Amino acid sequence: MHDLIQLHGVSKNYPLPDGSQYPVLQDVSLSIAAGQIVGLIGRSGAGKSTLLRCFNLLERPERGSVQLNGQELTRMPAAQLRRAREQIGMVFQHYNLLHNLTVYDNIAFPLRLHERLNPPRLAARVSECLDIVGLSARAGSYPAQLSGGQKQRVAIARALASRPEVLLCDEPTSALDADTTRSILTTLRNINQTLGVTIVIVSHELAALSQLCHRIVVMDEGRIAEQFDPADTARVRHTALGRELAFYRSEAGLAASWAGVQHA
Ligand SMILES: Nc1ncnc2c1ncn2[C@@H]1O[C@H](COP(=O)(O)OP(=O)(O)OP(=O)(O)O)[C@@H](O)[C@H]1O
Repeated sequence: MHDLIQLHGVSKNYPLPDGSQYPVLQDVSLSIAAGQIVGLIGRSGAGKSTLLRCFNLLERPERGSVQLNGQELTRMPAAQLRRAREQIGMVFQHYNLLHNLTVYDNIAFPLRLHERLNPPRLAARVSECLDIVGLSARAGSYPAQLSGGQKQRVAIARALASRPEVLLCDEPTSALDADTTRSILTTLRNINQTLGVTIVIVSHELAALSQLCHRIVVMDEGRIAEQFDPADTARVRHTALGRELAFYRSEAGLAASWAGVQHA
């Protein structure tokens, strides 16, 4: 498995109203292997979303390097960066769908923008994505006619439309109830297993992450506090969150309740 994403020495500050700088990311280095599901967890404000958004340069670090397949994104000219970003799909907490467009047209939107597919190929691609998320019957619906979980499925289908290598998910289930969360995470796991898409997910759902992820990265105050394989329950964790995640993984009753998202 090769490293798909590599961050080296990434630092970023946000300016504060008093003119000082808030160090949101401090010298973060992280490698994500192709085909993995990696969870980013940490307290509110730890810098998880900012780090995730550095992966596709939605946020530009002030220092450090961001590589996708060995290509340095921070030095790419705009047109080349746009093409590289097609390899990176993104899913947000609040879905970010276009409300005046049908499900079909929401998924077709990035394809019409970035890829010159003829109408039959476009239709085939949209239908393939709808199939993956189990929403083939709702192509003609508008977002307002869908539940939260269905809207997030449309957002996942849209993120898959350009057949990306990696899916960045920023708290994709935090607006959803427990059952819907489970089914969305099962869908993400299936996407990883059947399509080989690498997934990086920011979430506060500790039990779910401990079942879903091949690797957990714990962030604290803009730094990586620790990272580990959640299946490796024997290792002593250094952070409270790490210990809590290990507990979920080892707790038989809870593990059984998450059987739908357990690794085979
Ligand atoms: N555009 C911005 N300008 C200034 N400060 C920001 C900006 N975006 C985020 N911050 C601050 O940076 C810190 C880290 O934010 P970030 O959203 O990355 O954290 P997080 O770990 O994802 O938190 P949460 O779990 O609450 O979403 C927070 O203190 C936040 O207020």
